[in-house]
Amino acid sequence: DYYSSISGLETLLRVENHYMWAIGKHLVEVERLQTELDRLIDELDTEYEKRQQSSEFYYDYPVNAFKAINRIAADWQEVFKLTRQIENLTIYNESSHIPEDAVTLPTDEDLRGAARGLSRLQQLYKLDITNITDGYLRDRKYSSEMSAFNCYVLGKSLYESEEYLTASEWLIEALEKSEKENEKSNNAKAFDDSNINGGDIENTTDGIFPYVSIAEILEFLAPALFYAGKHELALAVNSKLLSLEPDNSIGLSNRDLITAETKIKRRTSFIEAKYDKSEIQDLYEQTCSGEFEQRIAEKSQLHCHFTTKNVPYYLLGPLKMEELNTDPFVAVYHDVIYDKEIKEIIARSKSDIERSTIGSEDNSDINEVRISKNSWLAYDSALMAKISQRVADITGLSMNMSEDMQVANYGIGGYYGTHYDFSENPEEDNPDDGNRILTAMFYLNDVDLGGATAFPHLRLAVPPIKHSLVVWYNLHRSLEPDFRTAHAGCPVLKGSKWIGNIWFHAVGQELIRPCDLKPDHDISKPHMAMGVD
Ligand SMILES: O=C(O)CCC(=O)C(=O)O
Ligand SMILES: [Fe+2]
Repeated sequence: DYYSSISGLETLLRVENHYMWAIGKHLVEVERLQTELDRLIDELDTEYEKRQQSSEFYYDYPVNAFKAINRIAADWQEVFKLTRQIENLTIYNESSHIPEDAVTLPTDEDLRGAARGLSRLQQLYKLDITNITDGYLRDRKYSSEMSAFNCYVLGKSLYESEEYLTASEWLIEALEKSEKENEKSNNAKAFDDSNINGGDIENTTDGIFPYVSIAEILEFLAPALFYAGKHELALAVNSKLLSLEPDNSIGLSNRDLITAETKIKRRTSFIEAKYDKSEIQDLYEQTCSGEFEQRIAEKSQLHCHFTTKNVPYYLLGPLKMEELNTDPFVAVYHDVIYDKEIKEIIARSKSDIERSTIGSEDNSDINEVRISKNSWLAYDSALMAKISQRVADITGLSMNMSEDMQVANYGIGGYYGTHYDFSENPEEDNPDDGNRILTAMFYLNDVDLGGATAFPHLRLAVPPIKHSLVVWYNLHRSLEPDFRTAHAGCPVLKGSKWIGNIWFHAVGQELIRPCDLKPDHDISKPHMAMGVD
């Protein structure tokens, strides 16, 4: 799929490049045939005129008699041959086949995914829809304006994804754009026409291409509003549709649906339940959007320091450690992976990157909670062995029981909803190596906007800074899960996000991180109740 990461999007540019080339070739051929046809018809026309104006003795001349026969038998056949050629012109069709077999084209599901991604960003970062459609992101213009048709497709995709409230907003935006576009094209026409024939405006309804009519937008807007629980508005919008097109079959059946009391009641209770956001989702959104900041009491305890971790190697250039939370322990180490290493890691991952699943390596599922792509790198190369040693040095833990590095890439709107890295069922999931005790996660690039790692319970959003490694303990010293470590990847708003995850497991770390004298896990129990997504 195309919507979960940007790593496939460059391919689309190549596909479009190819289409452009093919249609260019096609047009050249169309023009050549057209010119030939014009010339032929011109000649025939001249002859025809001549004959019409000549006397009744025209056919007495043998050459004329021959010409007359020849025109029907040969000349006109040439014309028909050309018109058949134009009709059967297949250059574009043939060459629109994509050159590389490996490329699969984006599907409707991709389009729906991209639409959901854009709408998620708009909601979470509280962006203004009109701003987005004008091509602005946080006061800077990045894109050209979206057309009414773009907004309509987006609204329709969200409708199909049953996101009715946001679908309505985009469809309303489509209406506004459509009105503006009609105005613009009418003005342009009036101007053209007045130049040519004195300003007679005809056929004012076709806007810019690809075109969507007001009625087509209303056909979706009415039911979207209805399912979003806005019945009065839905009814008004549907009436508007029927006033434009009294026989519109969708409008007529929607009217029945909207006015049927019983159905309304059944639907609304269902909708209200659906729009009820969980507490953890609220916390997550507010941590990602920066509305929540870490508590002062916690912040004031934090330190930044240079450390050698008792590893002689780091005496040459000590580690820059920034503590982010003391209990549970979260810290980020800056400048611990080099550009050259990052390049190689990303290049290797690109070859077998796949849509991310949830769960461990061999027991996993594709799920909407996680929109990204990933692949796994073993520590069997010189580079990965070096990385493995470095992470062991930094964390002080043994890599014996750690998983391969999981490299993940999020595209625009890509995110990972609130989750725990530990298993809630360790006896079943990790019988031999124990639960995931610690996460070490490299940020492999700078994300232009968004993409922080959020810890909703800690009100902490860790910014993704290239070359850094964020580290946290998922388990208490007692090895019981620490529910305060629920965390999430916030949606990427601009750019893309690459991370490299290493999970350490608990078995074999007992001497390195011993238990406290008293079990320490009661403190996180209250957070368990809130759960995750
Ligand atoms: O993308 C992020 O910042 C978090 C990723 C994460 O938590 C995970 O992959 O387990
Ligand atoms: Fe995680």
